[in-house]
Amino acid sequence: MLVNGRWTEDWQPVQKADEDGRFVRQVSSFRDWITPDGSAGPAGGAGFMAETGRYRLYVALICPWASRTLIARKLKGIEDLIPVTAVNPALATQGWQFGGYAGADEDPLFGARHLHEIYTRADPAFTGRATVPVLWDTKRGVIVNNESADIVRMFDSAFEHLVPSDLRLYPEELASEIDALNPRIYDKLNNGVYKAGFASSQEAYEEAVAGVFDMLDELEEQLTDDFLFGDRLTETDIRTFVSLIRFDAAYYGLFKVNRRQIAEYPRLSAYMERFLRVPGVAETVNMDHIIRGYYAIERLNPARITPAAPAHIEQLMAKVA
Ligand SMILES: N[C@@H](CCC(=O)N[C@@H](CS)C(=O)NCC(=O)O)C(=O)O
Repeated sequence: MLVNGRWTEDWQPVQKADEDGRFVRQVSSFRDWITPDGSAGPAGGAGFMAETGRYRLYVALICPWASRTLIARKLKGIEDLIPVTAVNPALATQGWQFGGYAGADEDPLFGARHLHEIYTRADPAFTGRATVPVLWDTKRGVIVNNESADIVRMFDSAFEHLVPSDLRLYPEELASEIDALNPRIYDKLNNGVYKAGFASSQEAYEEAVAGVFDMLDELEEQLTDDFLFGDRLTETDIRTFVSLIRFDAAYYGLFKVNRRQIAEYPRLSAYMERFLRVPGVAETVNMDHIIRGYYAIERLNPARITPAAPAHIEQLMAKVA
């Protein structure tokens, strides 16, 4: 991580743990918002007007949080407005690295070797982890926001006047239901799998695994329509999908969330495939980056052997390609 703008040598790809061995995820630090007219958004300052080509999105294709933003960008049809740069799948000794791997990019803006250089460009004294996603403003030379939940909402609302869309990922009528379900899915599933994988005590692991499967069981029950809230796709579907698509290929083995695979849940499997078939979504999923990236976490996989992809996942990806 960065401490006062300098990379520290004892950096570990695993984040913090509390005193009972529970994994603790860092809170995002850049929280400005792009808005249609540049006025201030729900947090941060003003001055980030929606403009074509002004902003760049840095992502890792392995990362579920970054994938949320990639999917929102596709579904809202704003790819031409916001170019993307993808880092290499594996976290290296200095964190996320650019270039040299199929499906990953060089940094086109500064020729940076590592993502942490982008952070110190924005704030030369930055202290914290250099995480993806990063939404960069080429005009002011700063990071607008590095919190995927905010970026998804911005993509949903800030560019409507430039690229009109019928799709609302966070429609007003469903806002209270979305706001009630999102944090539960985050805690038990999205972050729950990480809590299981990075637990450093048996108790923390068991607590996390129970949460993961409670949530999967609950979602399996709830999924009687095409999407979680009926026939309308929302941001909650994006948040759920990014965890489901990584589950059988990475989380099940590496994070030891191995009571069941998604393939054993009929409705969740059908839902995952349905979502994957929404135009644009399959292009955001790179199974090679997902498997390589997760299994490169040395603390969890010391020999760094990359496992084979589960056959059913390979078949699914081939079907939707
Ligand atoms: N709250 C952030 C979380 C982002 C996050 O934790 N990203 C991970 C990859 S999945 C990361 O970049 N980790 C690098 C590190 O911790 O050094 C979001 O949702 O945008």
